[in-house]
Amino acid sequence: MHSPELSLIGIFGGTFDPVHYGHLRVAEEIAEMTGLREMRFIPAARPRLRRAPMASLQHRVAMIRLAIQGNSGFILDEREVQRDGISYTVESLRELKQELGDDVILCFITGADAFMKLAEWHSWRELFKLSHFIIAARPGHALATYRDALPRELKEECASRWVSDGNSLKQASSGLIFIAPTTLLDISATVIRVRVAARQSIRYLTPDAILDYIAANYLYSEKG
Ligand SMILES: Nc1ncnc2c1ncn2[C@@H]1O[C@H](COP(=O)(O)OP(=O)(O)OP(=O)(O)O)[C@@H](O)[C@H]1O
Ligand SMILES: O=C(O)c1ccc[n+]([C@@H]2O[C@H](COP(=O)([O-])O)[C@@H](O)[C@H]2O)c1
Repeated sequence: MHSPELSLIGIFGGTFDPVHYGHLRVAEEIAEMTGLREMRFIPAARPRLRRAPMASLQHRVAMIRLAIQGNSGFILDEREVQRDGISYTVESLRELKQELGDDVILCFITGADAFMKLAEWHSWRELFKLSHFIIAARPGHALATYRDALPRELKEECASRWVSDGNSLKQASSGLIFIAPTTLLDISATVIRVRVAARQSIRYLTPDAILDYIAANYLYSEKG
């Protein structure tokens, strides 16, 4: 019997307060490097382990929609918007696995900073039963020593999971970890919020459509 070709699906979770070129470029490079069928951006409604976002959920969602417009491989997935309560990644991955079936392999994307804290996530060991992880390079985290720098418990859990190239991700249905050597972009949502509040330029840190949206809606600054 013919077995259908397995597809890799990228899941890019984040607060996106606001979305910026750091996110978009990482998504593009990882999609190319690993041959993803699509990249789903999942904004966290109520993110854990951080302060509440500054922009409302509706604004954060609207900005993602603008940022990915015109890229048919980038998709906005609003499941955490529609769910009540804290946004747990494990719940989203359970749902996606159920909905998309066994012909797809989920790959959760995190920056090198976010993955460092994985052992603090809800039901974190279960995440490896549901998805692979793809870690994007981020300034401040040397990739050559990254594995060694992980907290002990996480390092032990990850020890047998590393793969050194994106093509290996189809060898298992979940549980592998690939460090993607993406271009280092020292852009963060924090810097964008701070610059807007100080009335400094954010041009070329995020798409023009986001720039205009932030200005039109007086986000991240005192009105007027
Ligand atoms: N410049 C970047 N390079 C690589 N990964 C990034 C970059 N910016 C964000 N990420 C990753 O994208 C995911 C979502 O990030 P998030 O929306 O919190 O953006 P952020 O810029 O880190 O925000 P903040 O400054 O508010 O903490 C996280 O896994 C984060 O590590
Ligand atoms: O499920 C958890 O416990 C959990 C804890 C911290 C972060 N996450 C997810 O990690 C992604 C990046 O989070 P953040 O805070 O860096 O924007 C986003 O999808 C969050 O929902 C998930």
